[in-house]
Amino acid sequence: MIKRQQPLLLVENIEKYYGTAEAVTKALNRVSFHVQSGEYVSIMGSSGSGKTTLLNCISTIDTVSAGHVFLDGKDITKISEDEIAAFRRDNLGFVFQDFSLLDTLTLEENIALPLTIGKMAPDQIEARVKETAEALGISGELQKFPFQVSGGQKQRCAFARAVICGPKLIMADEPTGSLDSHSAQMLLEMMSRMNRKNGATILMVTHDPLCASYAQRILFLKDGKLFNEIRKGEKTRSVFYHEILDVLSVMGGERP
Ligand SMILES: Nc1ncnc2c1ncn2[C@@H]1O[C@H](COP(=O)(O)OP(=O)(O)OP(=O)(O)O)[C@@H](O)[C@H]1O
Repeated sequence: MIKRQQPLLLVENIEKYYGTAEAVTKALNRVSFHVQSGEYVSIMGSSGSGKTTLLNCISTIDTVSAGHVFLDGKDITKISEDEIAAFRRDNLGFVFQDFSLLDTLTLEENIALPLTIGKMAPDQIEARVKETAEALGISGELQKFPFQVSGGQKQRCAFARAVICGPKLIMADEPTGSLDSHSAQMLLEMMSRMNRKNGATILMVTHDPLCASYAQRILFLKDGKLFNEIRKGEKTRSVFYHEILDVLSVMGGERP
């Protein structure tokens, strides 16, 4: 008998309501899907469709109104307040549109932060930061502060910090939203490489079809519900990109 691999992430019928009984917003309405270890999945949908709410519920930043989210078999909707910080640190890597770097630390110190907090030995930290920075093409910028580097370099630094502990799941919310097209492309290529070569599992929210075309699978949200799902398979990125545009036009969503 073939043993099925347990998904790394299992989202089961989650619901999220905001507001009161008189004026309730159903931000997520019975959303279910799973992500296998090593997958690169993008979540798309128009503004207000529930993308960020979904990411926040999976990352324990927000709580669900109903349903369950399992990461590596652990029901994270049941994690106590006391455990949440350690859970996030040990399992998740975050990349946000606004980079979220600490301005008073150099890029090297920003990248090293999760390891410093985890009390790794300084020589090991140095070696790990060097290796990660090299993979992301920012070795030459390590002694600079965030205000001294470009937006693309800041975001690659943020990505380096997100992956340095080898998290089970990397969550990116509009990671290219503040970048010019060249910097966006560089970041996306590096994320793809991390996925292919290092087996990083990535869940990326975006409303940009070009950005989404780098993923292997796309989940489309509409009005808080899963509307459709497409896979890249053996298609070229260009063919996949046009397929994404077709789904968006059927959904009546945003066009680039
Ligand atoms: N804290 C909140 N209180 C009340 N309603 C909220 C809150 N956060 C989100 N919502 C509502 O939930 C719905 C989903 O919002 P969400 O931010 O998840 O959408 P999104 O797809 O990420 O949108 P965008 O692309 O514009 O960021 C929207 O109708 C939004 O107005």
